[in-house]
Amino acid sequence: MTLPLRIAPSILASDFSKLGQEVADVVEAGADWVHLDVMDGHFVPNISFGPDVIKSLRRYTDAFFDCHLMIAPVDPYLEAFAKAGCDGITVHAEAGPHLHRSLQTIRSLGKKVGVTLNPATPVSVLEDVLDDVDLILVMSVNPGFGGQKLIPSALDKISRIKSLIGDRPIEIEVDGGITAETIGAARKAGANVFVAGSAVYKGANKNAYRDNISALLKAAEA
Ligand SMILES: O=C(CO)[C@@H](O)[C@H](O)COP(=O)(O)O
Ligand SMILES: [Fe+2]
Repeated sequence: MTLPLRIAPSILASDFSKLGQEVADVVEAGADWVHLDVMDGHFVPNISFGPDVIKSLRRYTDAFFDCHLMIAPVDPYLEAFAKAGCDGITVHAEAGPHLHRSLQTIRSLGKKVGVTLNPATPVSVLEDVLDDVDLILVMSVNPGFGGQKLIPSALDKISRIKSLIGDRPIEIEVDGGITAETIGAARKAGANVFVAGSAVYKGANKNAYRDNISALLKAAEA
């Protein structure tokens, strides 16, 4: 099944001193989704922001909030992120601690359900949860930081996931090192949602963001 191509800028690369404006600007510049990287300093070696910040960002846009939770254990916090205004909630396969329970909880909260695979997480973890997810997030870098280089083995992993899901309407999202140079290969492999932090937020103003998103779209469609 062919799902729409979506650009999901990660606000991790934005200017945190004016986060609300940065979210509004990137949506005005053509972002389809807003990617929110939540880090706990435990599951990943960095700390970003939590549900209160997401709640305050909700005032700046109605765009889809794609919440990538890099926290463990994640289950105790799912409801807080749902209430904060996340539209999609994505948990790492290892973070639950029980993946199936986490996915069922997100479903029961009425949100789009996502599972994330780290570079070393095998595709086989998806086999028994395929009918419980709306989105599979493939990390193409080790999670924790923006501005890293895409790990090439992620492309083959995306192709294998694409075959595995068959005609299920599951979004395949790729996250890490997506630039105008790498987006085409990720699209060919089968991804339809592209997270891009540093490639979108370079230039630090709305016009630059618009140009950066256009360049990504052009490269993805080439
Ligand atoms: O989840 C993560 C990092 O853990 C990402 O969403 C990055 O923030 C993407 O940043 P770039 O690689 O596009 O700069
Ligand atoms: Fe992310």
